[in-house]
Amino acid sequence: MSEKHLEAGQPLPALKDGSIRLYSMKYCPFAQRPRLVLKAKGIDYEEINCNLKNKPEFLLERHPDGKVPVFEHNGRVVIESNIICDLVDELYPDPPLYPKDPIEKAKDKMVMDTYSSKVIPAFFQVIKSGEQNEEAATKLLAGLTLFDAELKKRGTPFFGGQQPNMVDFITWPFNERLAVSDPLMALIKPKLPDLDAYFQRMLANPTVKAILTSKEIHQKYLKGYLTGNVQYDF
Ligand SMILES: N[C@@H](CCC(=O)N[C@@H](CS)C(=O)NCC(=O)O)C(=O)O
Repeated sequence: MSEKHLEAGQPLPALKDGSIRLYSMKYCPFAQRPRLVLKAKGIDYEEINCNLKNKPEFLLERHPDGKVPVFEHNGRVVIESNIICDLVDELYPDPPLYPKDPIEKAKDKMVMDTYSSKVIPAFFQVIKSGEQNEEAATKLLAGLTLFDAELKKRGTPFFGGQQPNMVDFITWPFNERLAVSDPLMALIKPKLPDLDAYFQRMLANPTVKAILTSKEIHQKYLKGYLTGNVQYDF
């Protein structure tokens, strides 16, 4: 595990095993997805945190754009957080994170797809422009309303039933950043109280808790991100 974010000129450290590695960045929501899925399955792996403002050569050798997450399995490399999560679910089927029934699985993928197209772009717009941007906030609420309605249709605490599944984990990194933002929750909570209750259930889940970033650290990172002075190691 490399706690510190490695940068250009720094070699890949000697790793104990190297059979499963995740090239990551502690505050990247996309990298948080496979971190959650690996944790939910109890898989040991080596995490290599990378400085994305001064990328280490070993990251650029593995991803054409030098992005994280990158998953390495016995020397073979896979990129894109959704693809990595599906692969981990196939490599390590226990506990399964999708329903067995192919139609139910497709329905889960539809929820994730809608979240990606309706919530994530609005989320970044709100984060970048500030919650005062009413148009972006309205778009975000519209996307979250669809997500909330899908969960209500299930009638269970999580998309996975009594426990979170792939839908809950794939969407959580963005939901977490909303859940720890007082101004955004002031906007969301009155309109979508059930969604707030769902966020609280997720926050109490052991897998989520194990990888949770505190509100203070999220805020510190965000400040750096917005001012172009990103800090990785607090
Ligand atoms: N579609 C990619 C997005 C990954 C991504 O954008 N990661 C960001 C960090 S949160 C990154 O690596 N940025 C570095 C860059 O764009 O140069 C995925 O889902 O894995």
